[in-house]
Amino acid sequence: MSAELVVRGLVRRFGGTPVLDGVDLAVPAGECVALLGPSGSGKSTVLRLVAGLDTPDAGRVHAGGRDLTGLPPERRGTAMVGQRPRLFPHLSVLDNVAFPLAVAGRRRREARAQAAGHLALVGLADLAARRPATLSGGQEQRVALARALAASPAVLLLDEPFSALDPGVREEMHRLLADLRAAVAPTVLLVTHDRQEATVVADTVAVLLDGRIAQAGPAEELHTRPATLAVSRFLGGANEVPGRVEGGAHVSALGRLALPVPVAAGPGVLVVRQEAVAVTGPGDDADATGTVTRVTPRGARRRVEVATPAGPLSAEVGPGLAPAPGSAVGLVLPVAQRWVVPCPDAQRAEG
Ligand SMILES: Nc1ncnc2c1ncn2[C@@H]1O[C@H](COP(=O)(O)OP(=O)(O)OP(=O)(O)O)[C@@H](O)[C@H]1O
Repeated sequence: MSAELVVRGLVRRFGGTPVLDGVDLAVPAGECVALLGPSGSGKSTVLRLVAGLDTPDAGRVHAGGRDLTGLPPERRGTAMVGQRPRLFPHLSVLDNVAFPLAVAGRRRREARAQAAGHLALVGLADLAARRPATLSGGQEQRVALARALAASPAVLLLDEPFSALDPGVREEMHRLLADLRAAVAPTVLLVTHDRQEATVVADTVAVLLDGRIAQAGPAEELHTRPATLAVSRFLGGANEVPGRVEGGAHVSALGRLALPVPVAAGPGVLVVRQEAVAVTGPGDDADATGTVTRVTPRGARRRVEVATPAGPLSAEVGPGLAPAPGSAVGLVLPVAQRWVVPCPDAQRAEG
């Protein structure tokens, strides 16, 4: 039932201002892409345009090779689950899930039998006779997911479906989504502003910034090899060392740091994820030395901020490993984790 979703050159203006300014996006059949972006970046607008709930000013939407642009929502083969489950309160859980099947013309008995199968998929077979008002928030979202899947959509659109749930329930829903993907392999476009969720749930993360997809790829690649400083910053990257690339090394106030891959010569900002930086004594094998200015908790870990000749740099260390503020320390920037963001970003950063 799943189909490849392809979005090309999507433009949407509100009051003359472009919110989407040429969005290109592809979700291969059976895969999950998380659309990640700051609040107001237009993530929900992309989903509404794919679902046919809004009309683009330019651009096209295809699913399974079929041009959906201009088709009404009910003829697109998409199903959407939003932040709120929007179940029918007067119908049982089973009849809520059977609803799209009944609308598609299935006989009542057949629709209910199929709906029971979908309820089992989301682990709620026992609650078929209940009314939505008696369910927890997590259970309601499970029913909403079952109802969306019952429609056999070519593309499943998820608009922050777990953002209203407690963290523990949200993690359960992430596991459920993984199970559903293994069982029925729908094509999923998931909108989220939660970096962790995007990383855990999706095959590919697409970052929407300034009306365009700034970068799309596996989450680890985006974190460690950002295409621009904007992507690096949006994904929480804390370390930026302005300088130049010369003869296979990055040259800055830290000196010459060898690079793991060839990079074209010219101005460039060295980025290294704080999670990859190690804190040592201020000895010879440190890539940077400085003074600890601040230590802040990050869950069980600690963020250590260090003033260096190249500006502030951060490391994240495990419990009990953080030095005290005021200590002189060394920082190791592992060679394999060094990445240079090229021009024009670098020129802007230097200027
Ligand atoms: N129908 C509309 N009329 C006018 N402006 C709109 C309309 N729909 C969305 N916008 C504006 O477009 C921008 C993007 O909205 P959208 O809801 O797509 O963003 P988002 O990335 O999903 O945000 P959030 O993460 O906060 O939900 C916002 O500035 C919003 O106010």
